[in-house]
Amino acid sequence: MADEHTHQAQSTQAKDTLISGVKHVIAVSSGKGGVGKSTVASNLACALALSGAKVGLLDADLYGPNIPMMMGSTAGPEQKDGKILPVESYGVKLISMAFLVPEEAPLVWRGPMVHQYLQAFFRDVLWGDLDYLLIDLPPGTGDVQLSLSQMVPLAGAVTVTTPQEVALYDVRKGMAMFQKVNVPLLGIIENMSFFVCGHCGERTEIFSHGGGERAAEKLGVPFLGRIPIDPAIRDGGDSGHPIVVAHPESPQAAAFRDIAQKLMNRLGGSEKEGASIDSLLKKIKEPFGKQ
Ligand SMILES: Nc1ncnc2c1ncn2[C@@H]1O[C@H](COP(=O)(O)OP(=O)(O)OP(=O)(O)O)[C@@H](O)[C@H]1O
Repeated sequence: MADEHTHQAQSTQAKDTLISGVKHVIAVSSGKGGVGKSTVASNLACALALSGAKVGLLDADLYGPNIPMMMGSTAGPEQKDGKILPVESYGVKLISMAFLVPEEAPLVWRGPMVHQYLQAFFRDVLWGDLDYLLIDLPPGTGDVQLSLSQMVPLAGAVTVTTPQEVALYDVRKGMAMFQKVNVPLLGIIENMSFFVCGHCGERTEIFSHGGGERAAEKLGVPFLGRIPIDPAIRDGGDSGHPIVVAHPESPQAAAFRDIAQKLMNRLGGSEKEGASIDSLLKKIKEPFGKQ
């Protein structure tokens, strides 16, 4: 028993020191692939950065790392004193497996390798002081999720889902896994909730209606908000200009900002609430103008 306590204390201490300058580590998860987890992670990271927070985004989707493309940063990171300097894009510090392996290389990792790479992402990257470090996970429940929960103290996990039943089934499994490893559930984000026709304005619920909110109610976790399915969001991901920075005045960008604000409120962040669109536009032009 004493051994167990000693082991627990040691592992908690190791967890705390691995990224000591980071206030809140947030896992962005999904039960299913393709529901828009990386899109949400990159837009939330930008929204948090725009609110004045110091933000990092770790692309831990080792099997399909898309964050550099979505954040418009394909040039790899530089090194300093044997450590890796994260790449900066739209005020967000980024690291991804995509920076470290050739583009065409197959990404096949065994469990122990996953653990080692993840550890290197924390131990060997100069993250510096951050208010939030968002971690874009691979879909589902696997080695990365498990390793991560053992490696760093997570402020919690958000789960991205589409509203239909088949996606929600996997949400429940994913959330149960986080509960099992004592990671707080910060809430559910419903993506691709509805489509508004750009010509006639008609709203179509392509993937059904309200499933994310119902799942949140059932699981007793906060429902953080819904994001429409919209070509501008897809385009932002493909072109490396997340909609939050490309079209900050759009309702889609406002939806992401609203979710970011809810997360900050939940975690006790001190960033300024409800910055005006004008000040956001100015910010985007100034520090990120060179992107
Ligand atoms: N709200 C949205 N409206 C339009 N397109 C979207 C939206 N969200 C995501 N997409 C698009 O859907 C595709 C999948 O998104 P994304 O890569 O973010 O999903 P994912 O859940 O991270 O996938 P995976 O983890 O399986 O790689 C991308 O082409 C992205 O641009």
